[in-house]
Amino acid sequence: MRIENVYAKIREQKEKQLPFVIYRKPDATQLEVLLQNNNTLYEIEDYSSSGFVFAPFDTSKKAILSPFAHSNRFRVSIPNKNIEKNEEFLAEISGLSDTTNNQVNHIRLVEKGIKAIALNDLRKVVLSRQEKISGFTSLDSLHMFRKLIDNYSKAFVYYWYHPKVGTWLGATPETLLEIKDDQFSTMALAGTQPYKIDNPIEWESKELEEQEMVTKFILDELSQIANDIVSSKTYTHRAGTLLHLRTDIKARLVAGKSRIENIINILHPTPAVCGLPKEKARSFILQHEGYDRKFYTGFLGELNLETQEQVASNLFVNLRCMEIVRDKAILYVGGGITKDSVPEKEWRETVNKTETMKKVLF
Ligand SMILES: C=C(O[C@@H]1C=C(C(=O)O)C=C[C@H]1O)C(=O)O
Repeated sequence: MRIENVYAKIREQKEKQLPFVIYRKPDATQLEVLLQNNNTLYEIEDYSSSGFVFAPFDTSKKAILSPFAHSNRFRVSIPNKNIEKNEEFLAEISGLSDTTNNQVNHIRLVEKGIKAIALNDLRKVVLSRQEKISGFTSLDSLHMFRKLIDNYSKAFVYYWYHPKVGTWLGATPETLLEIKDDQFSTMALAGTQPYKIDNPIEWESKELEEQEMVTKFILDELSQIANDIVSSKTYTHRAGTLLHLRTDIKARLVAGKSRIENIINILHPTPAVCGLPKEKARSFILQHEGYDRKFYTGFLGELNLETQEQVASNLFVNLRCMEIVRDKAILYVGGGITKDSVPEKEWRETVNKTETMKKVLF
């Protein structure tokens, strides 16, 4: 099937208000398509189900599943030039966001976080905000998805729709987990700086410490449920116009002990998107952020995909994402706060993170 026919099918599915997800894995050259053949909202009861999962940040809320058994699933190669230069551009540009208000509120929130870290045994808390951009005369999610594919080859890029939930798009640099039979891998990704060509990369101790906290947390927690745990050296990972610190972690799962449900409970939410200690950070976020993260910093991807050779799961953390509500784009961004955070710099970091999505919006 030609890619243009696939895109036509997606438009048809949306017109019929039927759920779907299209995605491209990091470095892959194929587009994966899942068209659900009814409009039921399936919620996950336990993680033994098989389908595409879309889970919120708040673990007290249910994750959504598009079951493979109720979907038409196929793959198509993405041509090198996914969007023709002369193709009509469908998003009319006049979007505006309320930056001043956002800045004051976010800086205030970060100051609260720094204070809580100084006064309690909270060590790290990831604080985030929404940025609403309205005033578009039209927004074409499929066109934006195609631009995401062209711009972010190393990200997990997706476009997810459910008529009873909404429309989300993203290009995330972070893997939550990859499981192939008993082989497990994940990453500790944290610390951020802008990418500048020709600038030598140097990391400050705030970022190094913040990322190490994430690595240590994952290694400690994994040691209780998996064997043969190995981690890579920490290195710089480029995500569009940003750089992060990354450590890759691999392990062997043990029958009985390492059910995927246990692993998800351990890993989600990681200190890369929540904080440490986990429960304290989570309640600080729910109490002080002042908005609902919904699916931002949740996770998404293939759950228990059975092929002839193996059973595999590929889940990603939902970062660098946005929700489309009619003619409005709602961007979600955040960053890790520690005792060494400088509120102005943390604000700037979230502004830089919005660029990933703004690049395809404007
Ligand atoms: C929370 C976000 O990103 C996370 C936080 C990072 C940080 O604090 O430096 C870096 C990468 C992600 O783990 C986001 O992109 O919104």
